[in-house]
Amino acid sequence: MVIDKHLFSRTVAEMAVCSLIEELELTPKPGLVDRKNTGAHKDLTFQLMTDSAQSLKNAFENIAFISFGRQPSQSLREEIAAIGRDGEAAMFAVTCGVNTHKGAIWSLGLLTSAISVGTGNYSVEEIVSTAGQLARFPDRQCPHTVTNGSKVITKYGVNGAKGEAQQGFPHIMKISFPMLIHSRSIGITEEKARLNALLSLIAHLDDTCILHRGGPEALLFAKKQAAACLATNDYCLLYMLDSEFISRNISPGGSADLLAATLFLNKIHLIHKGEEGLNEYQLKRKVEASV
Ligand SMILES: CC(C)(COP(=O)(O)OP(=O)(O)OC[C@H]1O[C@@H](n2cnc3c(N)ncnc32)[C@H](O[C@H]2O[C@H](COP(=O)(O)OP(=O)(O)OP(=O)(O)O)[C@@H](O)[C@H]2O)[C@@H]1O)[C@@H](O)C(=O)NCCC(=O)NCCS
Ligand SMILES: Nc1ncnc2[nH]cnc12
Repeated sequence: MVIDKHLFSRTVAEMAVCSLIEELELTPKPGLVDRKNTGAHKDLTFQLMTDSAQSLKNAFENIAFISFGRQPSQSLREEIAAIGRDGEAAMFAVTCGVNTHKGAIWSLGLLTSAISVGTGNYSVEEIVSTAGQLARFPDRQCPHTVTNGSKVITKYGVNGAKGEAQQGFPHIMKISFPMLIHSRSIGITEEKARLNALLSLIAHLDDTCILHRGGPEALLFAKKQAAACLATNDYCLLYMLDSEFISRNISPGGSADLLAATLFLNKIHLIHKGEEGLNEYQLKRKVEASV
């Protein structure tokens, strides 16, 4: 089977951007930008987040292209890191310096690379395992800047975005992805299934975005409230949770990124389930059908 490298890379990048837009459009999300409000963010809007997501298509396409048919290696890790940093620059240019999708570039960038390496295996387990392998190679060109994440990782000993990827995205594989599949199986709407997946992430993730804004108290509050909301199946509670998060300045940005990554992997999962030997036209058609 011959797969056109350009078409493949463009298709995978479109799926990544589409997943970011799906995360953004999901409403109501506690503390996050959605169709209804800008959550606990004074410097973000729905339009800005949309523009930010669109600005990342080139980075994802370049990552897929450069990874195509290769094996995970130190040099590939550093090549995709450089593209990831270009993606961050493109994002900051569009948002005038506001961090909208840095965590998403990291997670979706690694997953995009993992999908593209080797001969194109679309099993979700294999993809997260390869992404973890890539993330564990050192990035020797990484500038030693102090970030919100690095500060709280040092202070509270949590994993952060880097650890999550290096461990093969356990919060996706053990929490949000099974929750998405289970929620669909009980016949609730797709929107509610996605809200369940988001709540399950907020209930379990040590989100450095929450930690740096409000410390361990805010993180514990967010986890407990999300778990309680999930247990009731009362989606009206999400509006109250949104108000609570906004008044406490809580933004589960890391969970939002991992939800986008979950939706991205789900698209790959649907393709994988449907057909083992895809050619590029089948892949393209299936991607179009799944977005
Ligand atoms: C390894 C990097 C991810 C850098 O990580 P680090 O932790 O040092 O950096 P941060 O700048 O804090 O960014 C990490 C972002 O990851 C998201 N996140 C948080 N917790 C988790 C988690 N447990 N698992 C997964 N992901 C997580 C989160 O992103 C979202 O929040 C962002 C807003 O955050 P922040 O800037 O703190 O925003 P505000 O609170 O509004 O800030 P103030 O203005 O008020 O101060 C938002 O963007 C969401 O995306 C974290 O922010 C990685 O960046 C790196 O090394 N990149 C180099 C390139 C590379 O190697 N790429 C690989 C291939 S693409
Ligand atoms: N919807 C959203 N709102 C705020 N921060 C985010 N980071 C990623 N998605 C986000």
